[in-house]
Amino acid sequence: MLSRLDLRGGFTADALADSLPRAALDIDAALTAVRPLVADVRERGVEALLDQAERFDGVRPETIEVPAKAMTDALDSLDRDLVDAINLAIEHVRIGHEIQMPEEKSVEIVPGGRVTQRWIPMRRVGLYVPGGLAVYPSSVVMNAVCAQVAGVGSIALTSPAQKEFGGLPHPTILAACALLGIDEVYAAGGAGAIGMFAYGAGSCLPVDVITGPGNIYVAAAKRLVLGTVGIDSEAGTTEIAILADASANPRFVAADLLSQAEHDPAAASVLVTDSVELADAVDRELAAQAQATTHAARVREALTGPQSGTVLVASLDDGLAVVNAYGAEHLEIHTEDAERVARRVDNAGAIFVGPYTPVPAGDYLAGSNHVLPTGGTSRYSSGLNVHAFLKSVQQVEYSKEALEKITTPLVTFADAEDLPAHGHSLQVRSASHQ
Ligand SMILES: NC(=O)c1ccc[n+]([C@@H]2O[C@H](COP(=O)([O-])OP(=O)(O)OC[C@H]3O[C@@H](n4cnc5c(N)ncnc54)[C@H](O)[C@@H]3O)[C@@H](O)[C@H]2O)c1
Ligand SMILES: N[C@H](CO)Cc1c[nH]c[nH+]1
Ligand SMILES: [Zn+2]
Repeated sequence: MLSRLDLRGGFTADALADSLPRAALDIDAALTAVRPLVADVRERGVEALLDQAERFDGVRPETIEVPAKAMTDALDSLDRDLVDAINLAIEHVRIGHEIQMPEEKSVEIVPGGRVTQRWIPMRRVGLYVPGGLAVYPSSVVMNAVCAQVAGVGSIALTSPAQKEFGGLPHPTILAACALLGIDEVYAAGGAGAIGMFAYGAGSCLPVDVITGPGNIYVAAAKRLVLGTVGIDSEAGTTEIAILADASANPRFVAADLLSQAEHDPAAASVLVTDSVELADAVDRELAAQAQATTHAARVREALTGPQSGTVLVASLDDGLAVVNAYGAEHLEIHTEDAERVARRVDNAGAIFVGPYTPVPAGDYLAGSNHVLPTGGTSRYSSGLNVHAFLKSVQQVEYSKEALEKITTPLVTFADAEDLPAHGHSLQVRSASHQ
C-alpha cells in the first residue's frame, strides 16, 4: 500500500533529505496563497474575516466575537464522559508542563557584580485551534494549559466558524474553553485568523505571540507574520515516521501510521525499516485496517500520496540517518532496545518509545504536548512548551567597587574594537579618573 524507496544500496548524507517522501503542496507554495488573505485582514479587519469564513468555512458568522454564554451553554450540554476526559487531559498536561518552568537564578561574577536570569511571561498571546476537517478540543488544552502554566496574563483563542453551529466554533472547543477559564474567544480560521492576532481586528487587539497547530495555510501564515509577532513553531500538517526493525509488531505499526493519516489527505505516514518482511506485513495490515476506518477516503489519499511511503535501509544505523534527515513531527521507535535507539535521534518534534507508546497517547492524555513542528523544522524548533510563552531577561547590577575591577581590561578590549567611548563610560566612574 505504501510506495517504497529502496536505500539498501546506500546513500550520500548530502542528498538524503531531498530524496525522502515530500508533500505535493509545500509551505513555500502555501505562502503565495495566504499572503493576500493576511493582507486583507490587516486592511479591512472584521469584514475580511467574515468574507473568508464565508469563502472557506461556508458560513458568514454574525460577528467574530463568541459570547460568554455560548461557552457556558456548550459546557452544560457536553457529554459528562467527555468532560471527564478533557479534565484528565488538563491535569496530565499541566503536570507535564509544570516541570518545564525554569527557576530564576543569580550568580556573583565578581564580588559585588551580579547577573540574574529572569523569566517574564508574554503579556498577550493568541492561541489557534484548528477546525476544518476535524475539531480539536485537545488543542485547546495543549495551547491553553501551557500558556497558563507560564503565567500569561491575557489569552485570546480562535477557531474556525462552523456552518452546523450557526457560525460559532465547534461546541466541544467552546466547552474546553469554559473548563479552562478562557473567555476571549473568536470565530475565525485559517490565515485570516493569524492575521487577526498579528495586526488586530475588531475587538481583538494584537498579540505578542501566536501558538497552535493548523493546516499548511495556517503554518504558512504563521511564517508570514513572524517578526511582527513571535510564534511557537510551524506546527502544520501532521506527520508520523516509524523506525522499526524485524522485532516490531506490524499490527501496531500499521495502526499508528493510519492514526495520523486520519488528520488530513496531506498527512504523511513514513515507515523506515531494515526488514522487508516487516514492510510487507505492515502493508497487509494497512490494507486491512484502512478498510475499517471512518475516514477511508482521507486515509487512502494520505497513505498513497507523495508525502508517505516506506524507506528500506540496510541497517538500523542507516535508519537513524534517515529519520534524522527527515525530522518528523512524531517519531515512533519500534526496535529492540528502543530507549537506547531513541537517544540517538536528534531531529523529531516528539519521540515515542516502544510498542506501548503510540502517538495518539501523546495527542490526548500522555501529558506531553501535541503541538509539534512539521516539514523538517524540528531541526531547529521545538514542540510547544512553556518557553514559547516566556522571555528570558538578564538583569545586571554592579557596585562601584565591582565595576572598578573590570575597568582596565574593558578599556583594553574597547580600544581594540576602536570604540573608546565604551571604555570612557567606565573610566568616568572610576576613582583613579576623578
Ligand atoms: N503539527 C501539529 O502540532 C498539529 C496538531 C493538530 C493538527 N494538526 C494539523 O492541523 C490541520 C487541521 O486542518 P483543518 O483543515 O482541519 O483545520 P484548520 O483550522 O487548520 O484549517 C481550516 C482553515 O483553513 C483555511 N483554508 C482552507 N482551504 C484553504 C485554501 N484553499 N486556501 C487558503 N486557506 C484555506 C480556511 O481558513 C479554514 O478555516 C491538519 O492538517 C492536521 O494534520 C497539526
Ligand atoms: N496528532 C496531532 C498532531 O499532529 C494532534 C491530535 C489532536 N487530536 C488528535 N491528534
Ligand atoms: Zn493525531
